[in-house]
Amino acid sequence: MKLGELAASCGYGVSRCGDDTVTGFAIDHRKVAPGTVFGAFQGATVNGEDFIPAAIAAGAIAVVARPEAVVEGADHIADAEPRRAFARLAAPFFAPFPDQIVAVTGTNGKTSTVEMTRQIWRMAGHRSASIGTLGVTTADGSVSTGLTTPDIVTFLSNLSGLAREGVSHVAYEASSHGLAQFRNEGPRVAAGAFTNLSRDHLDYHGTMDAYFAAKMRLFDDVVAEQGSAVVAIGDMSAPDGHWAGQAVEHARRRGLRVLTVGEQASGIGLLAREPGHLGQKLEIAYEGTRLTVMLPLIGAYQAANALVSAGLVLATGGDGARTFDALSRLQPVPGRLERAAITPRGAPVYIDYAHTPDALEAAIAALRPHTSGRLITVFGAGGDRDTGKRAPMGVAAMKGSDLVIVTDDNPRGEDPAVIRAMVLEGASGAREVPDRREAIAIAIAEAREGDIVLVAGKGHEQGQIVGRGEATRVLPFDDVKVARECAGVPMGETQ
Ligand SMILES: CC(=O)N[C@H]1[C@@H](OP(=O)(O)OP(=O)(O)OC[C@H]2O[C@@H](n3ccc(=O)[nH]c3=O)[C@H](O)[C@@H]2O)O[C@H](CO)[C@@H](O)[C@@H]1O[C@H](C)C(=O)N[C@@H](C)C(=O)N[C@H](CCC(=O)O)C(=O)O
Ligand SMILES: Nc1ncnc2c1ncn2[C@@H]1O[C@H](COP(=O)(O)OP(=O)(O)OP(=O)(O)O)[C@@H](O)[C@H]1O
Ligand SMILES: N[C@H](CCC[C@H](N)C(=O)O)C(=O)O
Ligand SMILES: [Mg+2]
Repeated sequence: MKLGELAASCGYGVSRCGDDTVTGFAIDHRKVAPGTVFGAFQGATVNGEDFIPAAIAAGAIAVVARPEAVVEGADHIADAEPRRAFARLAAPFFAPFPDQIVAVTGTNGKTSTVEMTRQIWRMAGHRSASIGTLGVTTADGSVSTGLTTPDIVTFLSNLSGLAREGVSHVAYEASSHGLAQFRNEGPRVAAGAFTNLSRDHLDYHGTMDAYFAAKMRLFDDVVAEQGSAVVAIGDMSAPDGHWAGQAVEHARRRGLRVLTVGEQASGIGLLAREPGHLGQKLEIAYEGTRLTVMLPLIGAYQAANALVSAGLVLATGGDGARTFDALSRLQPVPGRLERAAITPRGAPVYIDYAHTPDALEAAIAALRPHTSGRLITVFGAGGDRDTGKRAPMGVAAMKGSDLVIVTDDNPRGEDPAVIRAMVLEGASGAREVPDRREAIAIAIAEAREGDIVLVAGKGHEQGQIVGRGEATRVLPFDDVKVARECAGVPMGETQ
């Protein structure tokens, strides 16, 4: 593909390297090879424009950057929003993509929803994949990308690779960082979903309104014209309930077909929910019909996510009866209310990825009906992330648990003692056990029959991130494995 033709197809002119063949796209100058189009973006830590000369020296033929950036020796594709321009240019280079692509945003529930969507499609006979926190997941397993929403080059090349492998249906997680940074523009997105909004990432977005606005780029810009929006409508009187209504307004303003889902929804209505031992019975209303689904997953939050997934499948042409039937065969999502072990005294130990106040509340609420004794919660908060969520996480844990142990999550570049102190501000009366393995061991030793242990915050993660920048180390750590070891479950044995 010639640079001139590619640029012209997106409405840009080039004067210097128009006849050169584009060989690739890069946003990191260290990945530039001869024939590359380099995206020079102002970032949170450095200014990518500083690397323009080095990128050109390495063979970049064009640089996508702000009009005021200095580009000498290559074509300057100037745009006030260079990340968006870069995505538009890169998409035709990486095409073709899978036929059906859907995206999920929201503070909590993205990973669960894309994973369940992938499973439902698969049960309908489609070759499907999901992209998100768990990596790129297909029926053959997951490959990690390191971020929830990978960078635009990784994202587009992953989609292109999936299409080459014959994958026709993809559900991806659109994080607020990803949306704000145009990390997932380009391919046609047939439907988008909004799960919920509650406190997180205010270190990056500043205010809840700005955080919500970043998420709403999904409905405002990313979902294709004539596309669909699936919106989870939970308890509208809850403190965060009004965001769902606003999400519906965004979708309607854009002319998207709106499907609301949940207790107060008219699209897929959740009429009743009855927790059972290892799952729950859902009474659902859809297109005038009442159906019963036996969902093999516990917790109101998993029911909410399952219905959003069903909504996305229906919005992209899925058959109603088949889609709802598939819900009864969903496999658990790794690290989301995953039962890792049963202690020698008979108390189950659950691992969950709750790392926000709202998620902790949801995970605790999910386990409550299954506890005849005490709920023992072990958790911490991540470093170099929104500090304002730490005390509210402490409050949420204390409100719903009988015993709380505050420990370390991923300290990253921060002093873990300072992080724990901030959590403990909202959790007076909690025990403090810095070492995560020791904290899990203490909780498990403490648990009696009828109790439940919840280990929250790291879910599926396989390591503990310590340090920042060049000094970053990832120490092997898996909550599921540690819980099993502490509970004395022999390796390889299931409980
Ligand atoms: C704050 C944030 O979102 N940072 C991400 C972002 O960085 P940035 O654009 O600000 O980049 P920067 O490091 O300042 O560099 C600016 C530009 O210079 C380029 N550069 C930089 C150095 C160099 O030597 N040469 C070079 O060309 C960079 O490639 C970049 O284009 O883009 C980078 C490339 O894609 C990401 O690696 C980086 O993720 C950092 C590591 C991170 O921790 N991100 C987290 C907060 C994140 O994105 N989380 C979300 C949300 C999770 C959730 O769901 O809750 C996620 O989607 O994972
Ligand atoms: N619909 C929901 N409502 C409230 N809490 C939820 C919901 N779905 C998930 N959670 C909580 O959030 C945790 C993370 O879930 P999940 O990984 O699906 O979310 P995510 O949006 O992908 O998170 P991340 O932002 O880290 O990618 C779960 O372990 C659970 O505690
Ligand atoms: N996607 C989330 C994951 C948080 C997981 C938690 N274990 C932590 O490290 O804070 C983030 O990057 O904020
Ligand atoms: Mg996720």
